[in-house]
Amino acid sequence: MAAGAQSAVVLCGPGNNGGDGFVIARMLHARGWQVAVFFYGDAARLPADAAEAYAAWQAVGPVHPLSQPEPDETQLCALADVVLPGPTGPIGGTMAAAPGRLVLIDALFGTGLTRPLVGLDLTLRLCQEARAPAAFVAVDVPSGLCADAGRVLTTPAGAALCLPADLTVSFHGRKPGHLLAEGPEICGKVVVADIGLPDDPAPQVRPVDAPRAADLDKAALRGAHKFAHGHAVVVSGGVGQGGASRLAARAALRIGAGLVTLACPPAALIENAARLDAIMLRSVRDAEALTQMLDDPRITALCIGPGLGLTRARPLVAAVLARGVPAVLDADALSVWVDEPAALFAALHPGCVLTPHLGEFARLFPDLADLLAAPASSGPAFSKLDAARAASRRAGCVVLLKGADTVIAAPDGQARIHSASGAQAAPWLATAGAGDVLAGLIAGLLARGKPPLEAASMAVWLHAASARAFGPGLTADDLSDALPGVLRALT
Ligand SMILES: NC(=O)C1=CN([C@@H]2O[C@H](COP(=O)(O)OP(=O)(O)OC[C@H]3O[C@@H](n4cnc5c(N)ncnc54)[C@H](O)[C@@H]3O)[C@@H](O)[C@H]2O)[C@@H](O)CC1
Ligand SMILES: Nc1ncnc2c1ncn2[C@@H]1O[C@H](COP(=O)(O)OP(=O)(O)O)[C@@H](O)[C@H]1O
Repeated sequence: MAAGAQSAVVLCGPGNNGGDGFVIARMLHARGWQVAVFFYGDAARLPADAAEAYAAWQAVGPVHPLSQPEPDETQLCALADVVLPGPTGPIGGTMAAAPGRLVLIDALFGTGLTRPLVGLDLTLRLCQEARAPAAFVAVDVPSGLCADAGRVLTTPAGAALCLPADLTVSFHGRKPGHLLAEGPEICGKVVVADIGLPDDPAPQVRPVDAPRAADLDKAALRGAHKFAHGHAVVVSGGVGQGGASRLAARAALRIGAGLVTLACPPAALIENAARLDAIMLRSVRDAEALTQMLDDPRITALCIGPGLGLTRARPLVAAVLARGVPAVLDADALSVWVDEPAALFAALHPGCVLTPHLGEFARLFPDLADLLAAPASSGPAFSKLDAARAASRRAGCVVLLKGADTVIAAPDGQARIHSASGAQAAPWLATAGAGDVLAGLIAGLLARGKPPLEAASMAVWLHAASARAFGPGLTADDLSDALPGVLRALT
């Protein structure tokens, strides 16, 4: 923030988030800012650190009370005096002379939000009316938003109060709520401040990072034969249904699998042959024939589901899983188990990656989908991260739950979050077939020997980066063509 005289209104809450607000007020005041501090809480019940910060601010300036559970009219008038434009009273008058726009600092609630905001409707509405000339900065997380789930907590009547921010300054690291659900939109730009806490060398949950070029470079296996880079098999559907599996197969080859074979029913052979060159084709009549085909030790990964159709899916999925090599299960390979998800879970093994979107997820994990769909009434709210982790434990393999926010979870609790928001936004991915390409990318990386969690994380990042590289007008076919440029730009 620019040095020199400017004005800020700091809303402090009853916990340590409020404590941070008092410290911020003192620091801005020390830099010559005009600062008005409002406190929603009971000073006698502040935690120790926050009480200390409160006392230190009191030595500098007044604290304007906002009583709990609902500020009264006089208190709201005092707030209106400083946040609303126009004629000003005693507090606002002293601030009106400050140049620059008003900065409104939201230090009401952070990670300790346990229930929806009630009684603060008018307070927040007043603040929001100041929006045009004001900048909103949230401390750690905008008040009303659950820092774990990225969901606004709602009252039983369905009221959801929150103070969206232009800038959220968080501490030490991003919280899941900055990345999930409504979080990215409500937090605005997120900046993480280092507060000197030691880094956890192996955090269980973290954002998906860009893959390193060295981890994807085929030259790492110097002079290697194509089989050294793995052989992926994509199991395809019948006549007229092959587009999805061709998209997946092409992506698997582009990401560097040494060979990719599409296994399709005899009747679909001609259709696929007319559409494929670098990808090999095998005619596979049924599950028995697939089992025979897979009896080749050089096959290192499988992908089944895109365009598979439901009629012959169960025995084919069973044949894929019985082979025991790493496998991606997507689309119909998931949906076909809607009546009997336990039968699928019993057959899965740790080398598998399930890639459901929310609809497919609900077919396999209806109880978790219900929890996710229920209103978030208390904090920490049930999140997409919780859902994916619980699903992964139940399935005994990696579960990748898709969306603009994608969560990848492993049975041991490890999880990665990819948020396609802000500079990473990839809205063009909301196009038919994008998921098939993702399944193929994961299969290609599994074929190359990447472990499931890593393969899925890398694929999600590369998928979104390819969409951004191509931009508007993207169709799923374009993703594989945009991938080489993305790979070249990796460091
Ligand atoms: N390592 C850390 O944990 C650090 C935490 N810090 C700050 O501390 C915050 C967490 O502090 P706290 O745990 O005290 O939590 P908060 O300050 O977020 O709020 C907790 C208080 O609010 C009350 N409360 C919760 N929901 C309410 C609602 N809807 N209406 C009214 N009252 C409600 C709780 O009963 C409790 O008294 C972080 O977000 C961050 O701002 C920072 O000081 C940096 C270090
Ligand atoms: N708005 C969006 N922003 C970023 N990624 C998105 C968005 N919408 C969808 N995606 C991604 O696009 C893919 C769509 O997959 P899916 O729902 O299976 O569609 P399809 O079955 O048509 O391929 C997923 O990887 C998902 O995460």
